[in-house]
Amino acid sequence: MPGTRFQSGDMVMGRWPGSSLFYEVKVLSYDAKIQLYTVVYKDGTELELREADMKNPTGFKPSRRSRSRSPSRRRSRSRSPARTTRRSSSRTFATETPAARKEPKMKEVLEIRLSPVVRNTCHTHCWDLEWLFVFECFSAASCHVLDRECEGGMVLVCKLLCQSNSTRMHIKTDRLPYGSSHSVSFPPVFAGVSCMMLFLPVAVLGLMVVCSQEDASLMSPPPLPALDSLLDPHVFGMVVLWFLFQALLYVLPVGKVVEGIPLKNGEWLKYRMNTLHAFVLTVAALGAAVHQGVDLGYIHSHFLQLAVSSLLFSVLLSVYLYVRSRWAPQDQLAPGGNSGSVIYDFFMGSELNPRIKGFDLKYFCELRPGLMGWLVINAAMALAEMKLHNLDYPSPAMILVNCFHLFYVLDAYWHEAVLGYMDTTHAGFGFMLVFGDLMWVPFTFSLQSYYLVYHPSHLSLPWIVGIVTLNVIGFSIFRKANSQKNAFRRNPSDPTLSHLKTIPTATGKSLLVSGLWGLVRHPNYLGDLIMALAWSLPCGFTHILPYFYVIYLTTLLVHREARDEAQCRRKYGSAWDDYCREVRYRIIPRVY
Ligand SMILES: NC(=O)c1ccc[n+]([C@@H]2O[C@H](COP(=O)([O-])OP(=O)(O)OC[C@H]3O[C@@H](n4cnc5c(N)ncnc54)[C@H](OP(=O)(O)O)[C@@H]3O)[C@@H](O)[C@H]2O)c1
Ligand SMILES: CC(C)CCC[C@@H](C)[C@H]1CC[C@H]2C3=C(CC[C@]12C)[C@@]1(C)CC[C@H](O)C(C)(C)[C@@H]1CC3
Repeated sequence: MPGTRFQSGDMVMGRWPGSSLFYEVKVLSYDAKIQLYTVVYKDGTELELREADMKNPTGFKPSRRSRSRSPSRRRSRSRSPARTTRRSSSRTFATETPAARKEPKMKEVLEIRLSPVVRNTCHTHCWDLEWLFVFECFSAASCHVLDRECEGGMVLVCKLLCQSNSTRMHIKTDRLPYGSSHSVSFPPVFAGVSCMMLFLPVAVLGLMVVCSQEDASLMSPPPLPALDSLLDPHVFGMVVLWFLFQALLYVLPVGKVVEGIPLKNGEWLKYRMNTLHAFVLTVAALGAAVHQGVDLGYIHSHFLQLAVSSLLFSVLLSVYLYVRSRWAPQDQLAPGGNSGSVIYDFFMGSELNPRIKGFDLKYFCELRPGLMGWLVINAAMALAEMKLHNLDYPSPAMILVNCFHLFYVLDAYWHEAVLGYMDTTHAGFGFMLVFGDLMWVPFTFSLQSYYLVYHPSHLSLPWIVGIVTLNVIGFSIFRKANSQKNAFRRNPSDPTLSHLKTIPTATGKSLLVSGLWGLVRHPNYLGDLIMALAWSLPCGFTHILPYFYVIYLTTLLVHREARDEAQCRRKYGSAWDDYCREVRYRIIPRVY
């Protein structure tokens, strides 16, 4: 490359688009016509950079800086990028200008996530490939898709223009930053999704049937009753009534209105926080109904029919969600929300936060009909147990299970925390979540109380004390971890968190790296799992069925952890690797 300052093969420092961070890059070529260098970063990202955005490594002095802003954090061991630079020359280099040190203001960093390609033919549609990639550009307006190259149905390269500094980027799908997986072909997705849609409801019904057998063994499941005996219009009416009653409580003008997550168009969604009010009113309404002679035993005697009606309701609601999502504006779709496959979109959901006027269907379903239904079912099972075994009070095991579940749900209501969770911020609202919220949660989470109706469990006092202690430990970890993270995300300079060490990342957000978040990378999952175990133990050790919840949660959280890990690695790059080096275990200290 005669006449140019840098030659191909040179290792130099290149600015990461939209930010003030410089990373080590290798010069590949120079295009004299557009006066841009093509460079490759260590994670495989190829960009075109102007000479002004490149520096010679020899004269390059990374600034020293503390890794946190609060004075107390400054005292903590420094793991600043400057130190990273000095420590190893083979690692990614990064340094920041003083302006960039103010974390909340570092909004300019561009982040690109690419997620499953869910089509098998794209060569005919190369121009609407936005749908095949999921682009999430924080400071989004600064990035603009210029072109894509695709072959054999796969997008190979995506060309982007970073508007804030006119940098052009070529992101290759086989060189995605930090190795995300991105090529899911259409047929396996179709088959997988279809199987899950059939298997999951049958599994719920199967578990319920086994639970009511004397020998509640999964090895000898009795046949499912005929479907027509399970579909009862009267029961379906009750399910619809329950949903409408909860919807009515949701729209009551009580409770404060808070801002949730920002939409891609910059608009902030508002949510009314009145789940606790709704809970109190539900208890009052049920109390009044029982007083008027309504028999809660109906829930126990029509348990399977209720589950089938909830399934039917979930299917209808999902169809509605799918149909309306076809007309939803693009900026209201979830990442990957419109894959082009009907079945996939129906299952995963296209719209991120479907709303009817201000009524947020996802937020409503996540917290109300299902979770509240779970508690009502538990109470009905306690009554059924008393009736069946002629007891004046529910058994200690039943009381423990009821109290643990009640406490868990009330905690969710007290904190109304789902707004910041992955499902709210990233997942589309389709059959999976609708079914999860309306059938899976109430009918599988209550299996322990259903089991206890037919399988009494005698607990000694020390055993009760042990189980309660375990639940308290689990809850404390779960609550403290979630609260710390949420408080930190709301206000990184929160004085109550100033004793915690943090790692800065290129996105301007930091990661907590001490306290519970220094014990394992997902302490909130750890707490949840300990609680799950405490909920199963009152049922004894005769059958595996009451442990279904622990098994489900372990599977779900391990999978979620892996998904989150991949996302965080893509988002935070080398800072995430630093975090993983510092905090080696994912969920269980010294085990996993
Ligand atoms: N009972 C159930 O069926 C069930 C099912 C699923 C989940 N849950 C519970 O729901 C709660 C929320 O779970 P979730 O899956 O949404 O995951 P989460 O742990 O609340 O959120 C993960 C996110 O936290 C941030 N983060 C990760 N490490 C961090 C660190 N060191 N410092 C600061 N921020 C960090 C990252 O996002 P940003 O950096 O972008 O903020 C990451 O994407 C958990 O307690 C879980 O146990 C219960
Ligand atoms: C179909 C199934 C295999 C998967 C279904 C998944 C959903 C049922 C769960 C995914 C996220 C979960 C969740 C809660 C309930 C169950 C899910 C919706 C939650 C609302 C329970 C109360 C907690 O306090 C919580 C708010 C932390 C929690 C959030 C995540």
